[in-house]
Amino acid sequence: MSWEVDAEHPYKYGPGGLCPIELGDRVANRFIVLRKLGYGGFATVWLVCDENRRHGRYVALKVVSADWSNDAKFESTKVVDPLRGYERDNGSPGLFILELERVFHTSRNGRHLCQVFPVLGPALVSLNTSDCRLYPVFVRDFAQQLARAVETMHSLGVCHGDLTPSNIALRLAHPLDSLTEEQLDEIFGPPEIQTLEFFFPETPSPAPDYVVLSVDLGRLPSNYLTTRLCIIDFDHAFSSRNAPKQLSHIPHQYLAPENIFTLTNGPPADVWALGCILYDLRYPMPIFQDLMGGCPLGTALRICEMLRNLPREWMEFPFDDSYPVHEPLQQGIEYTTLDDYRKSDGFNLDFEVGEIREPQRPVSTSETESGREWLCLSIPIDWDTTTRREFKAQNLKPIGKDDATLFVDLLGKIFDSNDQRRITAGQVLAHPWLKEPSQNLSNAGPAASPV
Ligand SMILES: Nc1ncnc2c1ncn2[C@@H]1O[C@H](COP(=O)(O)OP(=O)(O)OP(=O)(O)O)[C@@H](O)[C@H]1O
Repeated sequence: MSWEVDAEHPYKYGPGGLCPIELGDRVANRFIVLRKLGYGGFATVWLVCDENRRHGRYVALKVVSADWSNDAKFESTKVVDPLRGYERDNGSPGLFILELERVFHTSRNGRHLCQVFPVLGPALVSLNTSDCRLYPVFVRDFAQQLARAVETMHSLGVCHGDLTPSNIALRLAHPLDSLTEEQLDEIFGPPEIQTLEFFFPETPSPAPDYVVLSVDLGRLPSNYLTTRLCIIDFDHAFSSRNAPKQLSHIPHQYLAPENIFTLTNGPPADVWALGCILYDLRYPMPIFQDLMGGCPLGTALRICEMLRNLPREWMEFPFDDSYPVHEPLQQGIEYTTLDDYRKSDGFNLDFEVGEIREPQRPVSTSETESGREWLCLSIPIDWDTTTRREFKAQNLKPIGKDDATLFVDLLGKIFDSNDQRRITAGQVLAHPWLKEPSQNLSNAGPAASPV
């Protein structure tokens, strides 16, 4: 059965899978579930009211799939100790959001790790989409903050391993604790749900009766939001000295080529993902989004079409079922290679960057506007499905020539297929495109001043 709802796939519920949670439930005898904040491949994240008020009235509770809750990765938080130390020694700048506490909750699907986090603002993924475009006034500042955060993380010997726009969020100017639940309802509107009766006719079902759609944190009044970014979700982080040799967990569009072809992980792969995110901040579709429905082969093909000159052994590397084969080849299986698929359809970085169109920020801002109005322009989109990457949108200005030239230069240095030659996060930070004086954010809106 197809699933087009922006929520976790129902089949993630089952023995060992996600924890069935409904609005109003009490989790771990303590947390009352108010709203959904998000979901990922391994967890659902909820806005909950903590009856113990240990970290304030409202916190974010990440409830992990039962099978993953026993995984050694989740059991150890040692890898991120250097980040915890950095936060502690620098007056909690809030660059890296680490769990405040962990508890366990048992459901009919198993025993779930529940991680407590402070509530944050919207994730970057929701700010630059096909129908809402981030004002460029924020883009370079976000890019600088991100490059600095990644440089700091790498200097502390930690690799994130899953850097995507879903794992970068805006921080809140102040906690939501002074808001009543009724006020939260007014801000977010009625909860949106999707019933699951067709998926789970059996009783008792391993799933809740319905899945909940995530609230749009951009609906918070703009004075709750800051333009300060933080990195979240260190579940796949590892020490640079002990990088795992395996296909990364990162969504396929963000896979670095050396990971696909040699299973190499490390700081350069984070920098590759950083480059993808910088492009995501300016265009509503990932630069290496493939047309094969999201698979390593599709990403490799896009990389190959865009960058050319991949090493010959990569062009001949065997894929089975769209995944790279790193084990000995077996007889009787027909493997495919990039050489089999490759067609020269003229994509390159110049072309892709030339497609960028950005909205102009209105001069005046009202006190009552939502965070989303403050940060992004909503645009009516008329998709031209024949050319896939072409948008017909009003009020958007093409990227300037000098901007494009510098941006292509930066992306070219990040998207070097040779990970040893690829620039570091520190070099990204020093690149002229990021060095350009950032526009004066103090004029950008009510919440932009440091808190
Ligand atoms: N503290 C928070 N405050 C507000 N929203 C949050 C918070 N933590 C997570 N979210 C939202 O929930 C989403 C999923 O969270 P997270 O990335 O931690 O889950 P995951 O299952 O580990 O995902 P992944 O598939 O990346 O491993 C985030 O993209 C974000 O939108």
